[in-house]
Amino acid sequence: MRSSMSFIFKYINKKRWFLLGYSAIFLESLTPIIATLLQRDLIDKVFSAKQYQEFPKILALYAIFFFGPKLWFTVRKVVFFHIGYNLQTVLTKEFLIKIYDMPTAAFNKEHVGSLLNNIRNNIADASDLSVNQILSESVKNILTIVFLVFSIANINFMMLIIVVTVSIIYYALLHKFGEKTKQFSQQVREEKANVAIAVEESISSIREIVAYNRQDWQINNYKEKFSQYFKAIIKQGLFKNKILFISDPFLYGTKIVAILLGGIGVISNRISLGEFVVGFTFVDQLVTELGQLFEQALIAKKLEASVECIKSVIGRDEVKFGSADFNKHIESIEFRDVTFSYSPDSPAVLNDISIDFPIGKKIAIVGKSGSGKSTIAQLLTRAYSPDRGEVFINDVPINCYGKQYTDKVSMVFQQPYFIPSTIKENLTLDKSYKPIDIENTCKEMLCHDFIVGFPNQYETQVGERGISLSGGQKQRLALSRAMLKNTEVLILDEATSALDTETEFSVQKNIDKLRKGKTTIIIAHRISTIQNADIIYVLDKGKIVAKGPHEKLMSESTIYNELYNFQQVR
Ligand SMILES: Nc1ncnc2c1ncn2[C@@H]1O[C@H](COP(=O)(O)OP(=O)(O)OP(=O)(O)O)[C@@H](O)[C@H]1O
Repeated sequence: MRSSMSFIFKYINKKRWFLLGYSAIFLESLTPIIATLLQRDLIDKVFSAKQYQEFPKILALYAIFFFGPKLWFTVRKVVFFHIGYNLQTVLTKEFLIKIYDMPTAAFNKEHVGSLLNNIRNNIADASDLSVNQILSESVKNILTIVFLVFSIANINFMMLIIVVTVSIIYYALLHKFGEKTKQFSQQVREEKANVAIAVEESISSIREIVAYNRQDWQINNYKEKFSQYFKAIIKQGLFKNKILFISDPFLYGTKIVAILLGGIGVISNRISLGEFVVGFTFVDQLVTELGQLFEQALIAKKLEASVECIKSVIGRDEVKFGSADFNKHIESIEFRDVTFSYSPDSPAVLNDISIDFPIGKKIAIVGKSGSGKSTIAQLLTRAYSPDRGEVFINDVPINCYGKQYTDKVSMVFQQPYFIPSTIKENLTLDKSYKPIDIENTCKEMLCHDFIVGFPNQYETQVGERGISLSGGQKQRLALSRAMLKNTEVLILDEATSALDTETEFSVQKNIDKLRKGKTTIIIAHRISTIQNADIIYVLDKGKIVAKGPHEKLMSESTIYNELYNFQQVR
């Protein structure tokens, strides 16, 4: 628990507010005790000793101390709500930064549903544990218990002994059940994440599911996950009932013993009637506070499981890249003896390959499907790192560079993603460009005409709540985005595959014009797209089997000839 708390406390940046919150808790715990002590004076002084002149004063003080806790309670809630809200914002930001920085291999192992569940539920739980709920309530319980113990000791020593005994029993129960509560809670959390993953997957695959009429299969899959979740909740509930079944008798037993001892004290004239009433009220309050503290401790064990989930993402210390400055231009890009597989137990996708990408040229990579073309692009954008060998940029291993490297290289994917925003924002991604430059680039990439055909033109919303774009329109927009960024190196991975041959030819011609003198790496199936490249690498089963310009490959490479001739036939 201590490690979870210290982990979360690193992210609380409103520590001064805590002083205010805990001062409110101190007063909230103390004032009801004083109010109860006033009852003793009311009984012993006013009613038993008949000092009626004291009555208005005691009544007025009672009213003040009775309503005091409500005020301090409100102050505490407001203060901790602010700290908790701030903590959730900070944790969410840290979480997103960590996801962005997570090596792609690690990210691929996480389900989007599970990450969303982490953001939605676990961060709120962490805030409840450390700020809003558990910690502040527990501190209030503990302070009240301390005040009550002193007050009871002042009235009747025997009552104090019962109270201490009950506290020890509670502590032993907590020790016995705490770890198990955490385990049940972890199980519930895992099953809940599985339900979230099932929902996320069934929504993501909706097109295929409907097309193949497999709705029942998906619904049954969801039902199965939900039933596991439900079973875990029932198990957790039964365990909680078992704890209550054991702990409740202590509550009531203690009160009865307090009445017995107090009653004997009054009958034998060792304590006054007022002390008996107040002493019993204190024991009653104390047992309630102990019960609440016990409850908080069990909930804390549950929430600790959430903090561990967050920690498993935010607490990762995998560092993706180095921090070397990159102020120069890219002068060389080279794969030296690179071998790579996507996981330790799968075969190598790239097999001891060495490639030189001449700067300022158009370089193409061709090969059959699955030969490893996109994987080369993934290594160039640092999504993955080689198992053996190295990718060198200016003779320095690529991962040594900080994020400046990313500003020098951009990539267009076959299926680009657009944020739910306007076309303009998707093109600029919050960078500022002159409207005329945006328009000219879109004209070159042959998308200006269809953009101005929309009623809101460049302000048209795309993405989830906007218009749907065709595959070819999306690719042209993505190309415009990359052309606007105009990086030193541009990688196009099947970036024009959805365009018809005529449009693809025109777009490609304009790309060549705009990228003249700049390094452009093109991965393509259609040879016609890259026929004019300065150098073409032919990849087969993860190996470079030929390289050179089109004419040379036509006369020397059988695989290249096969690829070319097959496309001519089609
Ligand atoms: N993220 C991944 N995890 C595991 N294996 C992968 C991953 N991406 C690709 N592969 C595997 O690596 C091999 C090469 O894939 P890659 O995408 O590099 O080939 P490609 O030549 O670009 O194919 P295509 O022309 O069909 O796009 C394939 O066998 C593929 O199954």
